[in-house]
Amino acid sequence: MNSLIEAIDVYKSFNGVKAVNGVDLRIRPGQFTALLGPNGAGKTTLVEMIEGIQAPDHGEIRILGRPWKGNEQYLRRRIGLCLQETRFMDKLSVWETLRLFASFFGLGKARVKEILALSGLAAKHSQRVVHLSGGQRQRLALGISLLNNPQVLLLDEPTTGLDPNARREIWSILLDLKKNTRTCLVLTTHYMEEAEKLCEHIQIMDQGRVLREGSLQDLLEDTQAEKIIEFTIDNPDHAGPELLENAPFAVQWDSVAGRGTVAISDIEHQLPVFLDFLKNRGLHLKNMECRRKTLDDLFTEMTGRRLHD
Ligand SMILES: Nc1ncnc2c1ncn2[C@@H]1O[C@H](COP(=O)(O)OP(=O)(O)OP(=O)(O)O)[C@@H](O)[C@H]1O
Repeated sequence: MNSLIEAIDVYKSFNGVKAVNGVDLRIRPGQFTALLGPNGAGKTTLVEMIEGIQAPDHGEIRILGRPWKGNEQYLRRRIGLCLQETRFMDKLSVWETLRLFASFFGLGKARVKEILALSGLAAKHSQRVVHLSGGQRQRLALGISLLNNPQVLLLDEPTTGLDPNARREIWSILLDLKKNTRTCLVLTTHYMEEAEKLCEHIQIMDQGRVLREGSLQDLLEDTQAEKIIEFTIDNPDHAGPELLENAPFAVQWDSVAGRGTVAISDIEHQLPVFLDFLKNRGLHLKNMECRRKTLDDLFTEMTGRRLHD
């Protein structure tokens, strides 16, 4: 079997809102894929159709080569889910919670111990779930989704709202999984860094469609510009729409933040031209930083909006 997950020309609308508007997705064993996009892009709706929670209006979903219809029990035993927020029974301890979920799959204490170790919760095994931190709760949810050694793992924004340390702990569990198993993963995220760290394949979504897809390298090399110059100016009130219209390169100017970015591919020759342009307009450069291009920049180029607005 080539693909563990196949979504073929899938559509889903809610009261006229086209949440998913003709999307294809194919994921091979061992492949980690990120669905990256802003709020309302359609990521959750797509993942819920893959999870079998929603049915597409049109198109086909196949998991492990089978449609959900008629294969519910077979597929539930082989996939792992971690939704945006997992509800636990607060009075149960971590150990009791894992034992409960393990019993659904007929698994015993040995697997629960493995999951405690893998999710870094061994020291917390007797703690009530209500007293766990946000990061620990999320690691417990991830541990539960891995109990049945799933062939397909689906994570909906697994690290939203977590602090950077807690986020890195989740990443470390997922990177170990990637190293040691053939589980394939689809995760939705707003965080470019998360997509970049974990996933070799990225689909950028907006308004129900896939705008671009490929490896991070493919996506960023797809456009000619290699570097992003971020700049602020001393007299930002002078930087009106003409900065965008007549600049020698594509300038994105954020008048609220008083900050601009420009993408250039040949620093040696193009940077002096840009600096001359600012000077000729009477704009005084205050600060300037050169950095590599990110998926956020690519998204802005494609849509005129930022991923995090
Ligand atoms: N059950 C529903 N009823 C009505 N509209 C819905 C429903 N689910 C999703 N939508 C709409 O479909 C669009 C896509 O939503 P979806 O939650 O899939 O986006 P998302 O990319 O996951 O966003 P977020 O990152 O905020 O979770 C949005 O306009 C949303 O309001």
